[in-house]
Amino acid sequence: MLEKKLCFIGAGNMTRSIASGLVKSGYTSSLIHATNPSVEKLDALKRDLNIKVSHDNLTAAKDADVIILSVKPHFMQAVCEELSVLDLSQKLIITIAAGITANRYKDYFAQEITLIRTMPNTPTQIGVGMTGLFADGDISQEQKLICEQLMKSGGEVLWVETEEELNQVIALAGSSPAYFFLFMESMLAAAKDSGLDETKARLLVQQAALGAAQMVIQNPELTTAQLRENVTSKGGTTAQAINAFESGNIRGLVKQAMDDCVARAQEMAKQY
Ligand SMILES: NC(=O)C1=CN([C@@H]2O[C@H](COP(=O)(O)OP(=O)(O)OC[C@H]3O[C@@H](n4cnc5c(N)ncnc54)[C@H](OP(=O)(O)O)[C@@H]3O)[C@@H](O)[C@H]2O)C=CC1
Ligand SMILES: O=C(O)[C@@H]1CCC=N1
Repeated sequence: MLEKKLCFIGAGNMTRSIASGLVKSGYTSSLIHATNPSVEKLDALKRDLNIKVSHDNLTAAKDADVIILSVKPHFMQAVCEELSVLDLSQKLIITIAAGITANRYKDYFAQEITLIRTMPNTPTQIGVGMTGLFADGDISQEQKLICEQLMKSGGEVLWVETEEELNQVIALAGSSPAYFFLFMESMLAAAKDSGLDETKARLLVQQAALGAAQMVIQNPELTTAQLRENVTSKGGTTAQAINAFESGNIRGLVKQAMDDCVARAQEMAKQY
């Protein structure tokens, strides 16, 4: 891997996920610097990953080849404006924020920048993440490769051509771990209501979810509908359960949730 000096601005959940993936895949930890206002997350990153940490965005960014903007969208403008006093012409800027468009970053920095928008997800932390990538404007193959390699240390990557497509990535992969967690949460709550031991229920649910995902991955020639049908015996137990989901309009609900997710990203693009 092309090892560059990295600086994460913001040391929350996603920085932890991406930096963990990098360190686990052998990235030199002394080349990674994370900044954050509060001290607890920095202490934890130092202890767990042995990366550099500080409160000083400007010094960390000045020293880095690649700046990864990893704050919540409502802090992004202030962070970019703070960094805009630096000469950023030789730096690659990667943002992981939802919603904020490439053009907004140009406004915030008020100088020419080399920007790649990405949309990772939390499973990046354990190497099974999914990250969408969007290169704004004229970006060299080397810069694309640097970004791709960084994100690949956390799992799969997919380049998209437009920012609208990146909003679809949010609905399908950035936010979707939460949908699956909600589904599992609901199953566990139902099991608890039925009196099943929580540890036993969790083992059953997590292994079934892992198995279902692996079945999809390892059988690319089968549609997800075929995989579902293979579980569903005529007149059997699964058919009863699926019937309950279909009667509750699960497909409409999922479509609504994904449309709302994309709509929120579009709204954020106007808001920030
Ligand atoms: N969570 C997810 O699943 C995903 C999130 N994203 C995107 O990632 C970004 C970060 O999300 P996430 O990691 O969940 O958020 P977190 O709140 O966990 O982390 C953001 C961190 O930024 C810090 N921060 C706030 N202001 C500054 C500043 N001025 N300078 C430096 N650091 C600052 C916060 O500090 P403090 O300790 O004071 O709170 C916090 O630790 C968001 O833009 C989100 O859209 C993208 C994909 C998936
Ligand atoms: O909820 C959010 O806005 C962020 C983006 C994708 C996952 N979490």
